[in-house]
Amino acid sequence: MTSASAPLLQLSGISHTYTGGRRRTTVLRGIDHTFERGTFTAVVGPSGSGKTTLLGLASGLERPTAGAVRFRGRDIGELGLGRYRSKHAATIFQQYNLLTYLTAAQNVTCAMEITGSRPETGNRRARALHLLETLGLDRETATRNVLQLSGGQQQRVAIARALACDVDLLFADEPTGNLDEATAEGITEALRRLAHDQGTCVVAVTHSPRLAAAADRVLTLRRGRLTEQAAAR
Ligand SMILES: Nc1ncnc2c1ncn2[C@@H]1O[C@H](COP(=O)(O)OP(=O)(O)OP(=O)(O)O)[C@@H](O)[C@H]1O
Repeated sequence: MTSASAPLLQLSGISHTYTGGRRRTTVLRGIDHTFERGTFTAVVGPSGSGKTTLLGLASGLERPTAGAVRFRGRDIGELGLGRYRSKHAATIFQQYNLLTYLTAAQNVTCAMEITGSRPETGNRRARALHLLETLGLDRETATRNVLQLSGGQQQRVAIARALACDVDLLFADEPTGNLDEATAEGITEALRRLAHDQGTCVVAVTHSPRLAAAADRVLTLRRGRLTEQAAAR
């Protein structure tokens, strides 16, 4: 059973080591952190410091070598990583991970079906088209196969897909990395609103100082340790 009074997401003593042949790379060392609903957190740090690894563990893609990831007090391994990912946590990957045989709008509605998300008004397709439009993709673009879209457009489809799912946690890996400045601003604002207006816990890994400046909390990952710095605002 999960508990409503427990923190939404808790990382307890997380360490992670990659093993390949004789090589062992310890990336994370004893990380403790609590993420609450309605907060927008940026995770920054040098390239190779383990930000994507941390996101992968928190989003249930992988299990940590040591420690536990708890969702509302319950170890996500116990809850079931598949169930956690499909019901509670959406992820925007660096590689987008779109379904390449579907259109942009179908990618969004398909994710809504999987998570059981229902729009307050209208149907799923209308909601998908609206979301894509707010991210700058018109109807013609939204009804094209995703392979016929640019990298930046595919990224926005991945973001719309995550925004459409009514989940507690949204993890994003470099959500503004491949976008022009104006679009990046729009995405940052959409993530901020998702946290503040809808109560979603948003965690974004980024190299962008602008995205970090918009976050409520900024965590720095360096040499396997996580530290919190005062938010820019
Ligand atoms: N599957 C893997 N097997 C072995 N080593 C890995 C694996 N994935 C990542 N690493 C190593 O773990 C370290 C952390 O990688 P990670 O991708 O988490 O860093 P990052 O901070 O997200 O980097 P960037 O900012 O460049 O995206 C790196 O040294 C990387 O080479």
